[in-house]
Amino acid sequence: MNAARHPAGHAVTLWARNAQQVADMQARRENLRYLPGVPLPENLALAQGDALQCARDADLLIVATPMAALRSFLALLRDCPVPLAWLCKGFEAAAADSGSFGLLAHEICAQVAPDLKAGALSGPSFAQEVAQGKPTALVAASAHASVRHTLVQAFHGPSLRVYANDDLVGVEIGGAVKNVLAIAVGLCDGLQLGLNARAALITRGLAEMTRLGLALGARSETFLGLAGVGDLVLTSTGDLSRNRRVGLLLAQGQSLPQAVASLGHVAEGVYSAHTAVQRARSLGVEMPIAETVVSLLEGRLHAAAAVALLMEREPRAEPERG
Ligand SMILES: NC(=O)c1ccc[n+]([C@@H]2O[C@H](COP(=O)([O-])OP(=O)(O)OC[C@H]3O[C@@H](n4cnc5c(N)ncnc54)[C@H](O)[C@@H]3O)[C@@H](O)[C@H]2O)c1
Ligand SMILES: O=P(O)(O)OC[C@H](O)CO
Repeated sequence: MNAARHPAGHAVTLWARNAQQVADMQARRENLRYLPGVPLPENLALAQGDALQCARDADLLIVATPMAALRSFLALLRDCPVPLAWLCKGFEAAAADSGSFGLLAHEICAQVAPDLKAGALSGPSFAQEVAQGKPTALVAASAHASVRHTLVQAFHGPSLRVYANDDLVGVEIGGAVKNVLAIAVGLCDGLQLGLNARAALITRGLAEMTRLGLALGARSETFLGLAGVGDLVLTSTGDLSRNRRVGLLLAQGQSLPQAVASLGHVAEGVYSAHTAVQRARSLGVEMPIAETVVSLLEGRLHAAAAVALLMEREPRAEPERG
């Protein structure tokens, strides 16, 4: 769990799994590995060891791990009686050859912690900027009004605006799919294909994201909000994005393992692209940009060929009609 400066002045404890990292943060009052250059607030408590014991003392739990760790944390925290929100944006990677789909966060929660009052805190938000107190707008998404209310009360402040949304599916699809699309836009920019191409990818990417979301029961308005177009624009165009940087590095000729290794942080789009496409296919939803990203990531397509593939598609009408 991660946190830094808090506008509303709550008592915050940051629990981390790695004892050495906690000791380093305690000694330096800085998270050198994950958030360098941001002094930790004096009143931020640091904890390690028994996560469940730590969680028992809290009024609100925030899970700030990659998707890969969410299932185990939700299982651990399943009986906690307080609201919980995850920051993860993506699909859980499905076990190879399992024949099953990777899940969104709320679907994992329904499996392993159905009684938790939970939701997502999402929207366009580079951690570095949030930690520096730069103005940011987020979305608090949950099916539970009490969770939305608690998140808004806890985080809304001078530098953070928090909008409530009960369309958790839409918010999670926005967060997961924008990471895949940002890889495509990073590639496009890395190949210097121009601003027209970038705008086209973002716009057509938004159409893909919306189609998948609607097929899964989301509302179209969500994709015109912060968790949809807002986060897509930020992640596709901001060089702080790890997903965009994967695309930029692939365009420079790096292999995927090289690109991923050089980030030092997780780029969820790399792990979510395959599932996004699998789920779209199963629903009869077309996602040509995401399909192209999967082919690239799997090494079945070279960057230049990927662009040609997208340009050679059959002409379409815009807007599309059902
Ligand atoms: N970094 C951002 O700007 C940002 C903003 C909004 C949302 N997110 C989302 O939040 C999630 C986490 O992103 P991040 O950038 O903080 O990732 P990260 O790679 O920086 O890791 C975050 C923390 O999770 C811990 N962690 C990693 N794997 C773990 C595991 N298996 N068990 C326990 N702890 C583990 C790491 O040690 C670290 O402390 C992602 O899904 C990301 O899409 C990130
Ligand atoms: O660095 P990225 O690409 O994981 O993006 C971080 C946040 O999700 C942006 O909102």
